[in-house]
Amino acid sequence: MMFTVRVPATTANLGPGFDSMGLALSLYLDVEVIGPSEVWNVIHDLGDDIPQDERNLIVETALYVHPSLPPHTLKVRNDIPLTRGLGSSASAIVAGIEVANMLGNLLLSKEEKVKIASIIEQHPDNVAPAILGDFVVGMVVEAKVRYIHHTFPPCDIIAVIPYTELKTTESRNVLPEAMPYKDAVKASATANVLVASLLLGDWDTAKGVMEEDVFHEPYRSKLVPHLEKVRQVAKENGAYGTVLSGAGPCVLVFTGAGEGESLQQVLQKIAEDMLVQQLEVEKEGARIIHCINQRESEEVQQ
Ligand SMILES: Nc1ncnc2c1ncn2[C@@H]1O[C@H](COP(=O)(O)OP(=O)(O)O)[C@@H](O)[C@H]1O
Ligand SMILES: N[C@@H](CCOP(=O)(O)O)C(=O)O
Repeated sequence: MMFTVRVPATTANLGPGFDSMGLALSLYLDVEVIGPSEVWNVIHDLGDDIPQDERNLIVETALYVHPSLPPHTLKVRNDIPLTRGLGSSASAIVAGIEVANMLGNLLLSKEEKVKIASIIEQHPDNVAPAILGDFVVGMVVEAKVRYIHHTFPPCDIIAVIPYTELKTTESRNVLPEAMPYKDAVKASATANVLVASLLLGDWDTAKGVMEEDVFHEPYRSKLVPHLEKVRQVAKENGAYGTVLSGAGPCVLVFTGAGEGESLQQVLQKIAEDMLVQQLEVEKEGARIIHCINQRESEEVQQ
C-alpha cells in the first residue's frame, strides 16, 4: 500500500492558554509512504540534524504505536518551519501515528489518536488540533485526556516568523518551577475568559484578555524581543491581539476578517528580516490525501 499522510501546522497557547489551547494552521507536513524496504529510510531536505533512519521522530513515533512495524521508505515534504513555534514536532508525531495506523491497519479513532499523541507530548495543545483541525482546548492529567473541539471565530491571522531557531526545550527552560497562588488565580481567570469568549465568537472580550498571559510570555519575552514591537504596531493598526506562537519565536497577530492583507504589509515593514505570512485556520486536521493499494500500484507501474 502506498499513501500520503498530510498533517497541518499548529499554534499553541493563544496567549493565556498555556499547554492547553491550540489552533490548526494552513502549513503542512506531507509524509509519503513509498513502500517496504530493508531498513527505515526517510528521504527529506530538512538538514543533517534530522535523522533519516529509525531515529527520525516520525518513525520513532510509528514504532512506539506499533513496535513490530516492518521498515518502509518514507518521503517527507514539509512547509512547516522547524523550531519556530508552529508545531513541527507535533506534526511529525501525528504523522507517525497516522503511518502506524495505516500500515498496521489499527483502525484508531480520532479520540484514540489524540490520547496517544497527547501522552507522548505531555500536553495536547499542538497534537489535538493537528489531528482534529480547527480549535481545541484540552488537558492531560495522569494519562487522562480531555478536550473540547470547536470552530474558531472568524478573523485573519498573520504570522511573523524569524529565520532564527528557538527550541521548545530551551524556551521551556526559562519558565519558573512554581508561581504564587494569587498569580495562578489570575492566570486561570484570564485563560477562562479567553476560552469562553472564543467559543462564543466574542472577539470584543477575547481581545481584552488575549495579551494578558501570566503563565509564559512574561518569562519568554526576553528570548523574543520582536514580540513587543509587533504587538504595538498591530494594536495601532486595529488588530485584535498579538501572541507568542507556541514556545516562539514566531509571533501571531489576530485581526478582523478581511484586514489581514493590509496589516501584513505594515508588519513586513517593521520585520524586514523575518517572514511575514498570512495563514488560514485549517479546518480538517490530519488526513490521508492519497492512497493506492498494492494491486493498483502494480497497474500504475505497468
Ligand atoms: N518532519 C520532521 N521529521 C523529523 N523530526 C522533526 C520533524 N519536524 C520536527 N522534528 C523534530 O522536532 C524538533 C523541533 O521541535 P520543537 O523544538 O518543539 O519546535 P517546533 O515549535 O517546530 O515544534 C526538530 O529539531 C526535530 O528534532
Ligand atoms: N505549550 C507548549 C507549546 C510548544 O509549541 P511549539 O510549537 O513551540 O512546539 C509551550 O508553550 O511550550
